[in-house]
Amino acid sequence: KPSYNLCSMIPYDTYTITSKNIVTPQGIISGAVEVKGGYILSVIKGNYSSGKDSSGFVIDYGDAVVMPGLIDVHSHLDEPGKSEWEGFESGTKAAAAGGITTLIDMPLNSVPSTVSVDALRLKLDAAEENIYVDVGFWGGLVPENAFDATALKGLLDAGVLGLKSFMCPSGIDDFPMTNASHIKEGLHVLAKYRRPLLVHAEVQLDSESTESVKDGVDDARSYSTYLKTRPPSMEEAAIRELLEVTKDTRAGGSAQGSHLHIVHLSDSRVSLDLIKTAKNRGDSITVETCPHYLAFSAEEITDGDTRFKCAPPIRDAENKDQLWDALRDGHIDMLSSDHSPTVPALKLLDEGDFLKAWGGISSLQYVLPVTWSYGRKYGISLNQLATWWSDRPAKLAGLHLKGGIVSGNHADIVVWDPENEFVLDKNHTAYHKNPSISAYIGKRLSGKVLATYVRGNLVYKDGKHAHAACGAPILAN
Ligand SMILES: NC(=O)NC(NC(N)=O)C(=O)[O-]
Ligand SMILES: [Zn+2]
Ligand SMILES: [Zn+2]
Repeated sequence: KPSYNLCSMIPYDTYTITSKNIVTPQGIISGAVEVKGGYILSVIKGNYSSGKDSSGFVIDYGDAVVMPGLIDVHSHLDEPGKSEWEGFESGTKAAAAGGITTLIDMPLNSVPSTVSVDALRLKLDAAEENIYVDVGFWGGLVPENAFDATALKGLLDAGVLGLKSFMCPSGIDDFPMTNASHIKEGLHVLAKYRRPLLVHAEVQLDSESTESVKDGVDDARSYSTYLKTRPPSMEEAAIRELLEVTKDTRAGGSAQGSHLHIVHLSDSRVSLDLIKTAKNRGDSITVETCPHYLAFSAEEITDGDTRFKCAPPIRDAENKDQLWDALRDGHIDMLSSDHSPTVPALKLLDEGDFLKAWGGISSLQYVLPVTWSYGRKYGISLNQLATWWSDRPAKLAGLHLKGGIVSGNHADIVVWDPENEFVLDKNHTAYHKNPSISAYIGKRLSGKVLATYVRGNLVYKDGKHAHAACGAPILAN
């Protein structure tokens, strides 16, 4: 029974998707996914014969890949307050066009930062009727609330999916950095909620131990100058400090039930070894890396091209290869975009000053084709993509009904063609704001998103979005 629905580009509530390449936790199958009322009713292997189903509406995608929608646990949507940088509408349109069906918004770069219940309410107001995919929120752990269990509980009771903190200056005034004792306090509160703490793990070291960059001596337009300011030892030292605290997350530990997640790991050497050690001894710890660390290497970043500035920095080509190895071997658990845009003026593209430019890579719409295009030469599989981009992120964020094409789950699905190639040029429509600052502009990618379903609604198809933004805010309870 067709019904007109502004939320979806198909007028059906009950329908069936068929494909020869459906990515399920049991492997890739040829078959069908039956959808009803926003949920996956069943996943059927083999030839699908319609008729037994009352709607009879079948969408056959042929050889195209049908995969769980991506869950991006790390993006900065910057609203309210910085809507010229990004926003809920533009960001979630980009997400839908890129096959991302759930985003978790970072607590900083919007004004105010999401460090209080009032600030979360402002986020929810800004998101209302403006989101094309589902959006959850991380709250901020900052010195002001870290020792105030009542404040933290308020934020967690209001529904943030977990907390996020920085161990170095974040560049945002109302988001100061935390030290290990703040983090320890945070974990103890989070334990009762069984929600994670996400940490930007870099610490500033005294100039003795880092190669100092002297004003005027080093060329600020050279990427190698920027690299010297954020050596791997900054990640290493932060992770060493964190491992003193993650002891408490072990079974029987005083913060059992809490979990620590290291965001955007760049150093694939000692930092990664430390994380492996912590995992082996039973700490509750996971780590993500981002497509830009897997796609690019420091050697190829040209002078003045500040589109590539991010923290921690993109390191050498060998480091990149080792990140891929770690990902494939399961030592890196998942991927996230760390979409952290700004306005072109703050990227200082004319001056090309790596020391003064805003740090952050703009990438949201491209992460699926980027991971696939750059990962192919490392032999990655569709099932690995689904693990890194859907299954593990869902578990981190506590999204029990998301992350896999499994009956009973939300019908969050991306349909894409891995062989379809395109160039990110002027003819390619980007939906996020300020696409000119993206490090991926000009790149040739393969893997075109054909259709995106969020809780059964077809929200994106062939370059068009549904009329209404019917994504849901996700609040923990
Ligand atoms: N204020 C930021 O958004 N910072 C971000 N910037 C990066 N990654 O360069 C981040 O996630 O650390
Ligand atoms: Zn960060
Ligand atoms: Zn970030």
